[in-house]
Amino acid sequence: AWGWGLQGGSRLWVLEAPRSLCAHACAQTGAGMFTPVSPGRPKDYALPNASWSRDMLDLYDRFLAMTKEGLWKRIPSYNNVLDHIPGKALRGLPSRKKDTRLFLRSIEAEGVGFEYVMFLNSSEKRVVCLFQPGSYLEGHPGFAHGGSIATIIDSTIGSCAIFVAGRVMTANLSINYMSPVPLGSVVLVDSKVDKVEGRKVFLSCKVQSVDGGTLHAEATGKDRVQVAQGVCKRVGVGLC
Ligand SMILES: CCCCCCCCCCCCCC(=O)SCCNC(=O)CCNC(=O)[C@H](O)C(C)(C)COP(=O)(O)OP(=O)(O)OC[C@H]1O[C@@H](n2cnc3c(N)ncnc32)[C@H](O)[C@@H]1OP(=O)(O)O
Repeated sequence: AWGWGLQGGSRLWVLEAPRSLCAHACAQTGAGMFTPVSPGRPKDYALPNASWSRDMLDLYDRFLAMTKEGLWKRIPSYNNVLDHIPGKALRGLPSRKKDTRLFLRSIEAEGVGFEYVMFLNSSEKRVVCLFQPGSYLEGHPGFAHGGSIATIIDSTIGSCAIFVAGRVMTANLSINYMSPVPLGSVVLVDSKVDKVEGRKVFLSCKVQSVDGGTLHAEATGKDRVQVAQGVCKRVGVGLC
C-alpha cells in the first residue's frame, strides 16, 4: 500500500499512508496526503496521516470543505516556527539552529504526540485547532496530561494572536479544566481574539468534544505584541 510517485513536474512526492487512507484524503483535498520531499521544503505535518482516527478525518474534511468558501484557511504546520515565516519577514529574528524543533512537533512518530491541524478565520479573528492527543502525552492513565492541553491551548491562542496582531509572546494563560481528555480522542480547541488594547491582545479559548457535548477546558489568554523598532512587526505567514 506504500509507494512513490512523481507528480507535478520533477517534484518527488512521498505517499505518506496506506493507499486507502490516501485515496480518502486525495478524494477530499486534491492535495491528498503527499508530503513534498523536494530538498529545502519543510514537511507540513498538518495533513492527514495513518494515525488519524475517523473522527479526526471527518472533522478535517468538514473544515477543509469550509476553506473552499474562502472564510477558513488551513494553517500549514512545520517542525520549526521559522519555517512558517516567509524569507523577507525573517529579518531581525534569531537565525535557525539546526537542532531545535517546535515543541508540538518534537515527536516525529505519527500518532503518539500532538496530532493537530489549525484553521484560521480571519474575519472572526478565530483559530480552531483539531487535536488528537497521542499515547506519549499521558498524565493520569488513559488521559492527556494537563500540560499537553495547556500546550495546545497556548499554541492555538498564540497562532490566533499572531495572525491578528503580529509577533507575540504569551503574558498570561489561565485554564479551567472541567473534564479530562481521553488519549486518542479528538477535541476542538476553539480560540478567538476578544479585544486588542495597544500591545495587549486578549483571547479566549474552549476545548470541546467533537459532538460539543463535553466542555473539557476553558481558557483566557493575554498575549503581548513584541515591538520591533517601535513598530509592531506584522509577520506574514503562509496559508493554504
Ligand atoms: C501563525 C502561524 C505560525 C505558527 C507557529 C507555530 C505555533 C507557535 C505559536 C507560538 C505560541 C507559543 C507561545 C509561547 O509559548 S510564548 C512563551 C511563554 N511566554 C513568555 O516567555 C513571555 C515572558 N514574558 C515576557 O517576555 C514579557 O513579560 C512580556 C513580553 C509578556 C511583557 O513584557 P513587556 O515589557 O512587553 O510589557 P510590560 O511588562 O511593560 O507590560 C505591559 C503591559 O502588559 C501587562 N502585562 C505584562 N505581563 C502581564 C501578565 N503576565 N499578566 C497580565 N498583564 C501583563 C502589564 O500589566 C502592562 O499593562 P499596562 O500597564 O500597559 O496596562
